[in-house]
Amino acid sequence: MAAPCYLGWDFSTQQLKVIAIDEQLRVIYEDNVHFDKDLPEFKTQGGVYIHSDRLTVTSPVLMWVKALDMILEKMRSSGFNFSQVKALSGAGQQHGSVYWKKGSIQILKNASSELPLHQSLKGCFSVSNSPIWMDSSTASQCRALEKAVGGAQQLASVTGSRAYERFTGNQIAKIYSQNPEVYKQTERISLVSSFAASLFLGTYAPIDYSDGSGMNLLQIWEKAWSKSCLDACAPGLEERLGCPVPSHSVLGPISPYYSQRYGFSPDCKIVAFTGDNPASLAGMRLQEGDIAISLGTSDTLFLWIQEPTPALEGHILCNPVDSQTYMALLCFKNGSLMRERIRDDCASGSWDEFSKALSSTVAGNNGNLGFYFDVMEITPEAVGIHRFNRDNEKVSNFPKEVEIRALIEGQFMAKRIHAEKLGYKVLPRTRILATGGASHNKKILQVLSDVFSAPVFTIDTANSACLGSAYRAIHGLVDERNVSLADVVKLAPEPRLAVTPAPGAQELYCPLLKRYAELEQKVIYNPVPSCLVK
Ligand SMILES: Nc1ncnc2c1ncn2[C@@H]1O[C@H](COP(=O)(O)OP(=O)(O)O)[C@@H](O)[C@H]1O
Ligand SMILES: O=C(CO)[C@@H](O)[C@H](O)COP(=O)(O)O
Repeated sequence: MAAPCYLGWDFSTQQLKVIAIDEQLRVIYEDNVHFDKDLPEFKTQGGVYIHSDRLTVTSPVLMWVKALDMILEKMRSSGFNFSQVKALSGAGQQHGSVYWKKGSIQILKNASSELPLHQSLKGCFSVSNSPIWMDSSTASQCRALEKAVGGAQQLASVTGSRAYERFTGNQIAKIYSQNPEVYKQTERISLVSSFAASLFLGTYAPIDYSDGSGMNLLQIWEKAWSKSCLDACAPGLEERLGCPVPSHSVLGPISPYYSQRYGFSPDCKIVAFTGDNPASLAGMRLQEGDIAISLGTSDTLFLWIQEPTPALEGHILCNPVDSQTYMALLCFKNGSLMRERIRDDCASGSWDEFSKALSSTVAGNNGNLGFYFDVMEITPEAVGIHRFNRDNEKVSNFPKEVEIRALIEGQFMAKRIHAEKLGYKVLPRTRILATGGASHNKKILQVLSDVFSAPVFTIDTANSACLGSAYRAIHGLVDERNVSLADVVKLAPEPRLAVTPAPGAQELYCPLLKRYAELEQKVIYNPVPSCLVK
């Protein structure tokens, strides 16, 4: 009999990725489908459509299904033995939502194994372009939700976050208010994560507590939907969402579709899918005191936290691997796509040239600082490019190399400042665990290490959400025997030291961080209050 293995999936913004691990937790297979390149018929840019209002951002739901068909075919052609898979789990970009049309559950259950799944499911979605995390078109729904529950802080105290435009409750409220007919035709609303789990399960998969915490709808302490939040967003929402479940739940066996079409064992178990950041927390085996920084399409920073205090900035999510604790998360929208834009403008589109510019400029950039927000930032709420010289004077451009260093230093100073606002302290034992596409770049990691005055570690794969999902698949099978994820991953290789701070970094960045925080106040988005508009 073939040796057992476990699959971890990640339905992220730009790609669908998969990792297989064996019982020794070694990665034995890794693959991906890149939406723009491999599925050009959907005409996405960076996996998304940015609509003409520049606020609405969606992705075609059928693209995600077609990507799954494609990656499974790739695995089959490479000789992957699906019958070895004992369990699988996965992750999805957070907050995005999928709207299943009435009657779709039957189509999902009875999909013919003769056809690729996207052909069977093409009529199943009442909203063909799913709102995703980059969307910021729901400001009015956010204000209405906060008002309905007694204010922003009250909403944060209940759900872990004040109202954020990308959070799913506000997205659902927008769909309901703009198109009540479409909402009426919808029998189920999934997150990207629970949607992906549904594809494997052959029926609607529940939302897990951790990804469910990114909706402004879940009471993070009681781990149940908040009636007042549901009612403020749309009628009949509870039945459309289903009951949330613990993130380690075994949802059932894989749908017969996969056994018949690809040769999966009918006993292969599906463990609840979760958000990509929660899955990364599992993949990076965060310890208390560590800080994780993911440099993917979005940049995120997250911590394992015992006793959270939800505030007006940042998010508290239920912890995906330990039901007693939480994770704190900060999200920065101008991550890799912003870096790519500056790479294209200042380094001829080459990461090598970009890295050389970081090497040829000095830490601290001679006092030049910059804020780079091509799109409205989440942390802090600000937009535009703002450059300041060493005398805090606004300047309209920097030489190319200075621009590159100002971007990277600025991105990491913002992370440190906002993490410290959350109460995080850099201590002598602090480890930064870096992941995501840009964590391949040592020069970028050096700046990260210098700005935080802490060593940066990486794991063998930058796809920590996939790896964490594979670990969670194993954990799901043994959790009822009270085995913790930490026990499950004991054998996995430890994160490896990638870079350490340069001598003097602490002294250099201390005053710069203070200046950056002060200048940030000047660039924060300040809409003119409507009462002052003549
Ligand atoms: N050498 C590199 N230096 C900096 N950034 C890189 C490098 N290689 C890849 N990236 C960035 O990684 C990003 C993709 O990261 P990834 O974590 O896979 O994103 P996601 O999971 O959101 O799809 C790309 O958009 C690219 O900008
Ligand atoms: O909105 C958030 C977190 O709150 C994003 O981090 C999304 O979860 C997208 O993830 P990536 O595709 O960038 O990994």
